[in-house]
Amino acid sequence: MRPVGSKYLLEEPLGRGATGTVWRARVRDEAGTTVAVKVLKEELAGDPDVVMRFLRERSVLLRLRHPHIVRVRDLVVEGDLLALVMDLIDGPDLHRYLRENGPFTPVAASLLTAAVADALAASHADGVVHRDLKPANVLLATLTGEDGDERMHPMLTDFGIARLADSPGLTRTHEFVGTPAYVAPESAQGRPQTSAVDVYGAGILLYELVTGRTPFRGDNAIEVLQAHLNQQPRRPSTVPEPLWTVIERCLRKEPTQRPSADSLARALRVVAAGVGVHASPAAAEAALGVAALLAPDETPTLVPGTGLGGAQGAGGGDSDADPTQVLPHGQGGYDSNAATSVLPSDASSRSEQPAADSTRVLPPVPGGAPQAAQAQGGPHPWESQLSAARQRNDQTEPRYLPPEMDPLFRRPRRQPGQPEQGQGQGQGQGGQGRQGYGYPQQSNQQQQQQQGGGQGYGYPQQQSGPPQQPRHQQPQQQSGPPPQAYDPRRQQSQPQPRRHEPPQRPPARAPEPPRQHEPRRRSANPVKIPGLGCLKGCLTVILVIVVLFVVIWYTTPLPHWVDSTRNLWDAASSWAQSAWDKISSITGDSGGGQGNGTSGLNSTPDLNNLPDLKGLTGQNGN
Ligand SMILES: Nc1ncnc2c1ncn2[C@@H]1O[C@H](COP(=O)(O)OP(=O)(O)OP(=O)(O)O)[C@@H](O)[C@H]1O
Repeated sequence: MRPVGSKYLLEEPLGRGATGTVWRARVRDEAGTTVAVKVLKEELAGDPDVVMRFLRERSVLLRLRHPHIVRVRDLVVEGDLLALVMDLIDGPDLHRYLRENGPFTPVAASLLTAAVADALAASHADGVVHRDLKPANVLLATLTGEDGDERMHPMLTDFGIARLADSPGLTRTHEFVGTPAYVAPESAQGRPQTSAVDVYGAGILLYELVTGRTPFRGDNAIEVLQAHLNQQPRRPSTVPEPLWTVIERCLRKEPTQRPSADSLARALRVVAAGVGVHASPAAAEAALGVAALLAPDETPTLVPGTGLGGAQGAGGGDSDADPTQVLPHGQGGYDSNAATSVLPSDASSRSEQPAADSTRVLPPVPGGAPQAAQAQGGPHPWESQLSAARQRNDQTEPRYLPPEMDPLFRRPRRQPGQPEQGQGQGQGQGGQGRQGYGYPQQSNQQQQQQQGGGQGYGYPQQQSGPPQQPRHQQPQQQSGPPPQAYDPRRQQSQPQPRRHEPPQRPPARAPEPPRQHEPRRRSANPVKIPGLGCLKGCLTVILVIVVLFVVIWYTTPLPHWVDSTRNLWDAASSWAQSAWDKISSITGDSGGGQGNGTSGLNSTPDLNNLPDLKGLTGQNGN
């Protein structure tokens, strides 16, 4: 386990994205609360602009509270380490969920996107634009309803990260901030950005939820961005007309023609109520008139630093900038759904990244629990996904951390042209919805049946099927009231997503053999307490000197030398004394011969020699 700040201990990596690695961590308090900590990449943490923005946005990020937003609890700035501490969501991200389970029904997709739009509306009202909306940034938490049923609860995460990553210091190097498949035309062109970029992202996400793919694709980033700029999206035959009306409006090239997040959420609930096979004629009629609900945003929130009037955009270019100026350099083998690009791309780093999966950090969960065949009447697919989460949790233990995975390990700065470390892989576990967002796409007939319920997006029943295949499922008949507009008070009274308390233990699984771990390697000063290095150094030097002295004293004849030196000194001083006495006596004699008997070097008369002096004086007097 690794400390982050004085309050957190990193336990195990949960996933790795372009901006950093997310860890399961523990708060060092009595309760030992579990949290998620996103440790930002060294390249970001080492950028003064990012650090400044990190500190400046601290209060905004901490303030953002909404039932569909993953709460940021703390921001840690320690030395050159930046980390966001968030609530831990024990569930998969939507990207992974979609990949493993296939598309959603139109009703489920509408309601799920409506919840995301609620979160966007709240953040826009608070002046925060997400800028990187995509399925990988929607986590699916678990809520248990009053009836005991578990339901998916989408939660939007990574608020502010795109803005943090959008540093002039980084974008100078022709980097691209955003995820090509979800990026709005104005962002791609480096034009001013507003909250409408999030609505565009929500449109792409909605399209992907119902079809399983994004509307604008290409072989490389440039092609994808050009498609955003030039292509008109086409309505797939499986998308009901009212839903298409919403999608098409969200994907308008002109930002001012897109609806506000707030009206998008309302419109989607009307669509969800009206496109199911059990929809009342009135609800179906209302859905057909949904265009009237899609009111544009009168006061869009401006993304700071992309001011209207030709200010710099995400890529740091001006409004006329060629979109290629903000594109990665990587060519070929490109995945438009890949993780947010914030670092210069190069062929080697791209090639090390697994294609088409921004969430791959760890190998797939052993056993492929989420997609394992689920016989009718067997465990709910969600249980399997939760058991995968548990399995991952069980494997959590302190262990040797290779330097490349250690956020506290200081790597030498990357030199220009030197390839970056390869990206890891991500993982997540299953999740469920607020009112039970639908599961994978059914056959058309089944889908139509499922759409019929007023709530029509409940859990489908389990189906068996091969892993990785979209599973077909029987529709769940719903007879409840139509979906209601989001009511924050109602939401707040709902139980919070449960964490780490899956409903049941999974069926017994084979115990894993104990693993051998390499001994843990510690750095001299892992916590990096300022000044500790210097103090330690001084103490070490003193200790070494003392030990050396003791050794020399007892193993060499030094003590004798010191004794004899002392004797030598005594002898020398007594010799000097006697010499001095002799000199004194000699100079005393000659001084008396000069007449007054008190002159010479020593003015004290020698009383012992007084008779001689008298005699001498008498002779001289004669
Ligand atoms: N709060 C959280 N609780 C639990 N797991 C999380 C949390 N935040 C992220 N994760 C997991 O960590 C993975 C990586 O998250 P991260 O935000 O870095 O990925 P990303 O969105 O693909 O990256 P980026 O936005 O940088 O492209 C996610 O896919 C998710 O599985």
